[in-house]
Amino acid sequence: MTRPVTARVPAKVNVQLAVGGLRPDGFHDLANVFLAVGLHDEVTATPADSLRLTVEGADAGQVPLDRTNLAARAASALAERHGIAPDVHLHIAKDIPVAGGMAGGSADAAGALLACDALWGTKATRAELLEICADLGSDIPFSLVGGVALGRGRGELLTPLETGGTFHWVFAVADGGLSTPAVYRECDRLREASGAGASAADVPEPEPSEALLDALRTGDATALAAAVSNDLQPAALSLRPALADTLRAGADAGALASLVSGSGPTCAFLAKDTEAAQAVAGALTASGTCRTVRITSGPVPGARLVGA
Ligand SMILES: C[C@@](CO)(OP(=O)(O)O)[C@H](O)COP(=O)(O)OP(=O)(O)OC[C@H]1O[C@@H](n2ccc(N)nc2=O)[C@H](O)[C@@H]1O
Ligand SMILES: Nc1ncnc2c1ncn2[C@@H]1O[C@H](COP(=O)(O)OP(=O)(O)O)[C@@H](O)[C@H]1O
Repeated sequence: MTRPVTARVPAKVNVQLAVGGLRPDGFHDLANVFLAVGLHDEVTATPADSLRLTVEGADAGQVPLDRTNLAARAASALAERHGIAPDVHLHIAKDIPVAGGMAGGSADAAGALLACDALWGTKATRAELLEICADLGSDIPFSLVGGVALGRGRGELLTPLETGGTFHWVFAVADGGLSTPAVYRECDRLREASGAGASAADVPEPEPSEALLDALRTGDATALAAAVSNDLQPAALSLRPALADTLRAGADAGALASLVSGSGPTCAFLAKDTEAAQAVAGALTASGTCRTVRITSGPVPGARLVGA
C-alpha cells in the first residue's frame, strides 16, 4: 500500500494588481505582483478506487466537493496527460479563506498536482506542472512557485522577483466571499460608466511599478506601503461598500498600507513589525468590521511536499 502524500501550499496577496482592458477571450491583461504569505492549505493524496474529495476547516462548507473542485480538476488533468485513471482520495485541510481573494482554490489545485504526481509516480517536469496549472486558472502557477513574482498575460506568465526581507501582514477575513468574475465585470462596468471605456483599446497596457519593485528588492515596508495598488479595489468596494469600514479601521490602527486582497473581500494590512501587526489585528477585531483576523508574514515558498 502506497503511503499518503501531503503538499502544503500558501495563500497570496497582490501587492500590485494593474488591470488592463477586457480581452476578446474574456480575460484582462495584468501586471500582477503576487506575494505568498504564511496561511496554508494542506492537500493529502491517498490511494483510492475512484476520485474522492473531503475537506476540513472552518470554511469547509463553502468548498464544492464535486468535480468542479480545483483540486479534483488538477488531479484529473495530470492523470489524463499520463493516461491513467484519476483514482485518489484528496483530503484538503483548509486554512485559506474561501472566495476571499487569497487564491485558496488555486493553492489546492497546485497542492493536488504535486501530491498526486508523487503518489502516482508520474514524474511530471516542472514545465509540465506549470502548464497544467496555467490551463486550470490564472493564479495557479503562482501557488506552485510562491515567493514574490510578477504575473503578466492573465497572470499566468511568471517572472520571480527578488525580495530583501520579510513583510508583516494582517488579514481581515470578511463574512462571505466575492466572485472573481463578478469583480472583474464590475471593474469594466465602472470604467464604462466613467466614460473611459473598458476594452484593450481604451485602457493602457498594465505595467509593474518601479517604486514597488525597488521596495520589494530592498525589503522596505514603508516604501512598499507607498507603492501598493489594486485596480480591482474600487470594484470590490462597489460590490461590498462595508469593506471601506474595515480598511479605515486598519488604517486608523496604524497600518502602513490598507488594501483589498485581489478581488476581495479579504482586506490586507501591511505593518511595520510583529508588534504593530498585533495592534492592527486587535483594533480590527474590536471594530467588528470583519469575521476573523489573521496575522502572518511573507514572502514564503510555494507548494511543497511535507516531509520531502
Ligand atoms: C483577481 C485575482 C488576482 O490575483 O485573483 P483572486 O483575488 O480572485 O484570488 C486573479 O486575477 C484571478 O485569478 P483566478 O481566480 O485564477 O481566475 P481564473 O480562474 O483564471 O478566471 C476566472 C475569471 O476571472 C476573470 N479574469 C481572471 C483573470 C484575468 N487576468 N482576467 C479576468 O478577467 C475572467 O472573468 C475569468 O473567467
Ligand atoms: N479547492 C477549492 N477551494 C476553494 N474554492 C474552490 C475550490 N475549488 C473550487 N472552488 C471554487 O472557487 C471559488 C473561488 O475560491 P477561492 O480560490 O477560494 O477564492 P479566490 O478566487 O477569491 O481567491 C469558490 O467560491 C469555489 O466555488
